[in-house]
Amino acid sequence: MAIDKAAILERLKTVMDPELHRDIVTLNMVTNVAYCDGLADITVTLPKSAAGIKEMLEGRIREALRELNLAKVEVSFAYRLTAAEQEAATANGGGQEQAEEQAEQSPQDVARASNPLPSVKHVIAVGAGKGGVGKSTVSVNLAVALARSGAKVGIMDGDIYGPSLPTMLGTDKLELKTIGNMIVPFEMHGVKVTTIGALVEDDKPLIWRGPMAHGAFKQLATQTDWGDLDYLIIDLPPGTGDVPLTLSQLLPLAGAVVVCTPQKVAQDDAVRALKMFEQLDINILGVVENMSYFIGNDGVEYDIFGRGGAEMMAQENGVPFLGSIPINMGLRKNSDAGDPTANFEDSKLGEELMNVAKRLTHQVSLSGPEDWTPSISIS
Ligand SMILES: Nc1ncnc2c1ncn2[C@@H]1O[C@H](COP(=O)(O)OP(=O)(O)OP(=O)(O)O)[C@@H](O)[C@H]1O
Repeated sequence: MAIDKAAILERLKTVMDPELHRDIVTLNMVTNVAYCDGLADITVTLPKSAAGIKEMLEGRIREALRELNLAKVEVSFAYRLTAAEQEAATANGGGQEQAEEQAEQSPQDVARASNPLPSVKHVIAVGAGKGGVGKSTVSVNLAVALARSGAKVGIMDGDIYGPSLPTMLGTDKLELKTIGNMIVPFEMHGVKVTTIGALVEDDKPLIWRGPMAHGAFKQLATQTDWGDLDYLIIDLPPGTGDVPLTLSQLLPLAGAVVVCTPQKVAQDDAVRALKMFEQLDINILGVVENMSYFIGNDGVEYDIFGRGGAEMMAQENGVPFLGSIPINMGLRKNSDAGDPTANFEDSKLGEELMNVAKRLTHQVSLSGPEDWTPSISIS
C-alpha cells in the first residue's frame, strides 16, 4: 500500500476525541501532517484547557498508524488560546508574539474571516447537553425578551432534527415565502423567525446524514433575508453532534448559552456541551437553569429538581450564570399555544425572563471587540 499524507489522514480519522466522540480530523485538531521516507510528522492543536488529554491522544494516534508500518512517527502538540487568553497574554507584556505563534486557525477564525451575515451584530447559540430541558423554550423567550426591550431580533430553528419553533411561536399554520433564492422570515411576537419546520412536511421523521444536516443548516442560516439584526438566536439540536460543528465554522458567534435543569444527571450532560463549545473555540455566555423550582397554589416554592444545581455547575466550570426560570404551567401552555408574549404578562415569570435576557446582553457586551456594545439596555 502506497503511503502518503492522505493515507495518514485516513488513519487519523479513526482517532476519536474522548469528550466529543468525533474524530480529530473532522474536529480540525490535526493542523499539520508531513510525510517523507517512512517518517511521519503530525501536529495536533488543542484548546489549552484540553491539554490533559494529550498523552491519551498521542497513544491513540500511534495505535491508529501502526498498520502503516512507518519507520518513525513524531507527534507534537500546539495549543490554541481563547480570545480572552490571548488578550491576557498580550496584556502581560511581550506575550503577543507567543500568542500569535500558538494561535492556529480555529473554526471561529475561519467563520470570522468569511462572515456570511455581516448585518447581524451578535449571533448567540442556545444549546443543551440533552433533550427536553427547555432549550427551545429558553431560546424563544430570550428572543422575545430582547425584542420587547427594543432590539432587532431573529431566531433560527437550528434544531433540524426536531424543530419546536413553529409550535412555540405559532408559525405552524403559516406558509413560508421566498424571494428569489432567499427565505422571507416570519415576523412573530416582534421577532424574525425561520425554521426547517416550514420547509418539510409535518409528521415526517427528519433524518439527516452529516452532509445533509450541514447543508440544511447552512441554507437556513445564510439564505434567510434577516436584514439588520442586533441579535440572532440559534436554537441548536440537543447534544454534541454535526450542527454545532457546522455552526462553529460558518458564523462568528458572540457565544453560546447552555440550558440545564438542576439535577446531577442533567449537569453532567451540560458539562459535555460546555466542553464541546470550548473545543470549538466558542465563547460561553452562560448557563440558564430551567425548571429551577415550582410555586404551588399555596404560594410555597418547591425545589422539585434541586434548585441551584445548574448554578453550582456553572460556578465549578468557571462560566457565568444567567439566571433561573421556574416550572410554570402558563409557560408550558403558552408554548403549546404559540403565544410567548403571554409569558411576559405574568409579572413574576416575565421578570425572571427579562433578567436572564439582561444578564445575557451584559455577557455579550463583554465578549466581543470594544465596538460591539449592545444596542439596548434593559432596566
Ligand atoms: N420552565 C418550564 N415550565 C414549564 N414547562 C416547561 C418549562 N420549560 C420547558 N417546558 C416544557 O417542556 C417541554 C420541553 O421543552 P423544550 O421543547 O423547550 O425542550 P428542549 O430542550 O428544546 O427539547 P428538545 O431539544 O428535545 O426539542 C415543552 O413542552 C415545554 O413547554
